[in-house]
Amino acid sequence: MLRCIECGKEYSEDEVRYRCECGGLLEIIIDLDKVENVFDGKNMTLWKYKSFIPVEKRVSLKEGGTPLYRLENLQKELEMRELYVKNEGANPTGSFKDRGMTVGVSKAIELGMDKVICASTGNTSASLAAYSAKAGIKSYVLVPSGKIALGKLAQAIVYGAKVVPVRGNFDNALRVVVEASRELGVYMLNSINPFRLEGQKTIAFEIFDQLGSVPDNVILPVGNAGNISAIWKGFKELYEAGFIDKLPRMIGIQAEGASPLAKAWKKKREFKPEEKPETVATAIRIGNPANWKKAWRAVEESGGLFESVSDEEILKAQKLLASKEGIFVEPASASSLAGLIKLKELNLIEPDESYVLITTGHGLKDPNIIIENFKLPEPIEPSLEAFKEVL
Ligand SMILES: Cc1ncc(COP(=O)(O)O)c(C=O)c1O
Ligand SMILES: N[C@@H](CCOP(=O)(O)O)C(=O)O
Repeated sequence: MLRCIECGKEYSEDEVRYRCECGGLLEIIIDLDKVENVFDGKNMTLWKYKSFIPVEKRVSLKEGGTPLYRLENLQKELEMRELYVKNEGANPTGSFKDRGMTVGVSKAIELGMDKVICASTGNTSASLAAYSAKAGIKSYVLVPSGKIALGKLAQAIVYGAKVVPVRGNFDNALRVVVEASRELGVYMLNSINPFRLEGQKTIAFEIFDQLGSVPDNVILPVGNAGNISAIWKGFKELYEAGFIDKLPRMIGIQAEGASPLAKAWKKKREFKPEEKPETVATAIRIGNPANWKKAWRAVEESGGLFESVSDEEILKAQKLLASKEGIFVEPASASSLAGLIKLKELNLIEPDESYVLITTGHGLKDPNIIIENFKLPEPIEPSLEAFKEVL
């Protein structure tokens, strides 16, 4: 059953519907009497948690089961007790979106849809293109012209999506997509579609399954604000089903130039969309997060917070995670570590508590930013002497 988070009106899951008649966001209500306790730390894949997932069909590329790393080196450097990274870059197309798309595209097939659409800063389009290729249906992706990382664009193209660049930013593209899905009968798979979040909530299940306990804090980047809402839903379902007896604090990090949630939170004022979002972390270059109400509720209910970090802090954290821990993530993903470091400087981190950082996308999707900031030395002659000279 679908339920509006604002007015509580309920809808059937067999209906193609993204929002309530009142305009509110919808969420899926899972029958927690029917879920299975499969949390044994073994055979980790997304579909292990099938009793929590509201689709029968399965379009899968073997998503989920991503590694949870203990950050031994950074933990010591930051004088913390327990620090982890859940690396979502290890999914089939290199981001957490695959969790949402395996469920979302499966739902499209169940509903008999043969065309799907999304607006994207890159990862959603790569993932939608891959899963619709697997399902044998057509995908349309609208991307902000000139503002999508090269690797992500290449993915959407090679998987066979119809790629349409749009003048303007992600928020402009999403408006067109919402209209197109309504007028042209194409199934929309941005995270306003509640089935997407049903896949993404499994990040919470895996963290619990892998740790054997619930961390005190989860820190992650926030763009369109679907993922933080999904992970919170996952933890709450575990809690309400009686599998866990505490909940983590949810800490959402935005890039300074695209931080409407962090600004509203810190200034204790109404949420106001930003007209001209700008950041090096193109994945989260979003000024009007569609799921902001769900995300706000997640942070408020969990006793967490929103913070923002500068582009400089993001790139520094990206380098740090790669050079100290061997984990290469894209800039948006590095904002979780950048956020942790900033919160530590602000004395808002409890060193004795446990922290899980979610890194959302693989670094190879956006190599330009690294290459542009590094000058390769001149080539040497192919001899040992020449090599010794540059040592
Ligand atoms: C790599 C990456 N990190 C973080 C985000 C933010 O996730 P969300 O839009 O669910 O807040 C996105 C997409 O928005 C992304 O592609
Ligand atoms: N970063 C996202 C932005 C769209 O988010 P979605 O979760 O609503 O699809 C992207 O990769 O496009």
